[in-house]
Amino acid sequence: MSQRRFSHAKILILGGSGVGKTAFAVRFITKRYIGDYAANTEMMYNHKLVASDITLDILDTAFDMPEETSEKHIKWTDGVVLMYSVTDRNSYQAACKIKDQVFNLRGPELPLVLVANKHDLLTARAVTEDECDNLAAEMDCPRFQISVAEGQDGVNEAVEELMVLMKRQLVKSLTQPETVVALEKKSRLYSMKKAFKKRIVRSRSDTF
Ligand SMILES: Nc1nc2c(ncn2[C@@H]2O[C@H](COP(=O)(O)OP(=O)(O)OP(=O)(O)O)[C@@H](O)[C@H]2O)c(=O)[nH]1
Repeated sequence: MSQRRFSHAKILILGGSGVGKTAFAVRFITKRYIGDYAANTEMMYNHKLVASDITLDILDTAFDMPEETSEKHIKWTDGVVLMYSVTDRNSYQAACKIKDQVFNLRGPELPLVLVANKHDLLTARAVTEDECDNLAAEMDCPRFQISVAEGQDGVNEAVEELMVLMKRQLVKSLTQPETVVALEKKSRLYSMKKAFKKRIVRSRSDTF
């Protein structure tokens, strides 16, 4: 996030196969649930939040992308929605592995939210609530137990919370001494460039 105001952010949606990553992105952007999505495809959405004038790039990933692609995405992002399905144990284990990869590449500072999806199918539950809490505690992040199929509220809450964390991270990075020095240097260079341009224009008009 190379900006001084929170006006743009990049969100990455990660998770195992069929956990509802596309359904989540589509629900957030269109408020709709279609129910049938192209499997295992990567898609970038650009979405402007009119009320707050914030633009989001949302990258819905394919689960079986090569490691170098997932690394590139993790390095690119400002925040991660990590999803699993409560009906699919493998997807919980996949989320644990993805968490390790994210921490290895970006450390604990990267804003994250954990989303346990498909809560409308609790009769087929394969991951306990304690396991959800444990993973969220390991990641030190908020967790949301939602059903993308049943409604929009949980999806919005998860994205809004992630935006709060990303904004906090931006403020933190802007107040770090090295960023302050870099910004001051940039602003001094800009003033010098402006003054120099003014002098050139003045000296040209003096000649004619
Ligand atoms: N019952 C139920 N089904 C859901 C929910 N969210 C998504 N699904 C269904 O789960 C299936 C997979 O959803 P996708 O959004 O394609 O999942 P994905 O994680 O993008 O899948 P891949 O990209 O193939 O890994 C679809 O049939 C969805 O309709 C939910 O909250 N409840």
